[in-house]
Amino acid sequence: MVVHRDKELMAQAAAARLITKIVDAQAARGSASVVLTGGRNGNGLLAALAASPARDAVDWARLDLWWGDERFLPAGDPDRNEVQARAALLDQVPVDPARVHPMPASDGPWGNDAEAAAEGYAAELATARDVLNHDTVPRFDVLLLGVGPDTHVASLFPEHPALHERERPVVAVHGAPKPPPTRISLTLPAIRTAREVWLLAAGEDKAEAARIALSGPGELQAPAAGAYGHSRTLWLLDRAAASALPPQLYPPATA
Ligand SMILES: O=C(O)[C@H](O)[C@@H](O)[C@H](O)[C@H](O)COP(=O)(O)O
Repeated sequence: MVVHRDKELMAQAAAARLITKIVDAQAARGSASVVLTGGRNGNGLLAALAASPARDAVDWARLDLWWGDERFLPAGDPDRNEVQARAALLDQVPVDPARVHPMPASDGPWGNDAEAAAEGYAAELATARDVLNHDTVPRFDVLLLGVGPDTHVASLFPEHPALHERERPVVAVHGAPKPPPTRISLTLPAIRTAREVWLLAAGEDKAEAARIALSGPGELQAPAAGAYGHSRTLWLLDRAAASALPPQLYPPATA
């Protein structure tokens, strides 16, 4: 867990951290893969990355970009996470379009069939997976997740059926409490394939969610508690979001 002074600094520090992670992955393996998230914190990180002086240390042409979830809306709809990510960052850097993998739109190849669109994205992920590891999705270097005030991550909401999915990496979500109601989301097993999962929570409105998720609840009640990487899980907060954490978690004990 790392707690920053405020929302703006958290976004800037997380952007610097992500640049370093991508640069290291590209130096080690020739490419990197990152899963983007929607929402204010997720897009705030992307905007801070676009503004970073170190931005072009990233080899943008050797970066694979995926999404953790998407609002199932027509292509170009301003509420789509993809549209917001392109405005915040992707339209300003020379990514390889073939390596940017938005989740399907509701007027895309599968029309408004969210289940078929979810299967289509799962098939796209499968083409990039590491077959030697018997995974269903690539071993993402970093999977970003904004945390909702109810502790949801991606489009996995508390007590929602999608949380029980243990096989499929991508599912359609109906009746989401956060509009729009129909979404597409990675499932917890897919999220856990990532090397690192970074959870972003800034603002007073996330203090209760952070307290609940970090106090050892079940993942059905608090999906953020079920979002962990197989090498590292990092909570990135600001002081406002950390303000309700139990003393044994924050502030750090002075040495
Ligand atoms: O499609 C979405 O809405 C997001 O993917 C969602 O999971 C978001 O990350 C959280 O709701 C936090 O959003 P805020 O950062 O705006 O609070």
